[in-house]
Amino acid sequence: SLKVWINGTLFDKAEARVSVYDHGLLYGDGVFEGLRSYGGKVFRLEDHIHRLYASARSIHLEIPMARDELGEAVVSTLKVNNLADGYIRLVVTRGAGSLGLDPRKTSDPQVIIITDSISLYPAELYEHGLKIVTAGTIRNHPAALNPRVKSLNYLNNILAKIEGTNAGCLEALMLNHQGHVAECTGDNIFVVMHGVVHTPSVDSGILEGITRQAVIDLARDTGLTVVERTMDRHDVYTADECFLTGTAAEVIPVIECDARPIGDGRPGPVTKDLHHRFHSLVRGEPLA
Ligand SMILES: Cc1ncc(COP(=O)(O)O)c(CNc2cccc(C(=O)O)c2)c1O
Repeated sequence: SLKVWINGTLFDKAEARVSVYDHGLLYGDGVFEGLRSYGGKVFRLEDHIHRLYASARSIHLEIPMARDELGEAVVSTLKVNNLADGYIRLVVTRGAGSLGLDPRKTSDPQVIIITDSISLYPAELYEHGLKIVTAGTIRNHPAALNPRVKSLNYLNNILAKIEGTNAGCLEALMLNHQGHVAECTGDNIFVVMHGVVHTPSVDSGILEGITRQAVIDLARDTGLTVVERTMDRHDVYTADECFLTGTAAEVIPVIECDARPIGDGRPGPVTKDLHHRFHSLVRGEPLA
């Protein structure tokens, strides 16, 4: 059965546990990363580890391991589980402590590496596209828990996700505190207008997605102009194409937002091309 790595020890999935006094459970006090491996190679491992340590630093949590040590633990856990194409969840909690909030009363941050498989959206939606709705729940205000911190506090995103599923959609668009477009509950958003690619800038109150950056680089490498800017729903409604990016989602077309068809209501050519290029990139295949 699958083994889970916790603070250097491998546990059977059924025996992998943390204390009920862990502040990760009690308060969502911790950080995490979601990574994928393709053909045994972890995509952008260093970038994910860098973001994990940045998120930890931001919440004043010291990860009791060196970055390269943690990277090696990820790769070895993947190998132990014989997962060539796997999804990796990397979690660091504040650790167990008193029932009060005070992190000074905790000890032993739990460093957890889960490797498994994941499929966020049904395969046919990569062919036919996803419908999304705008959630009333906005993305975290940057002066509160900054949305660039990938923390265990995902209730904000979950509330928006519930609004999406209540509306019959598998994903929901979230605005920021100024009412501009930020991202979806678990992926970044892109639109294509007259052959130009647009995506909310990092200062729009978003998670700085690693897939987002890879797709921006891919698009620019193929000669497309990519603009990172402040965006509104009008830009989504009037776009020729729209797609989402994320480690779990990869690159998935959006064909409708708030019951408005995007373009002709079908995945567009730029979206399909970037999807295929991303597929080749993560598998280390030469780009056409
Ligand atoms: C809010 C948010 N924005 C963008 C992304 C994509 O970032 P990367 O390109 O670096 O992966 C994420 C990460 N996406 C994510 C994380 C955890 C769970 C789920 C889920 O939908 O179940 C999704 C995310 O949670």
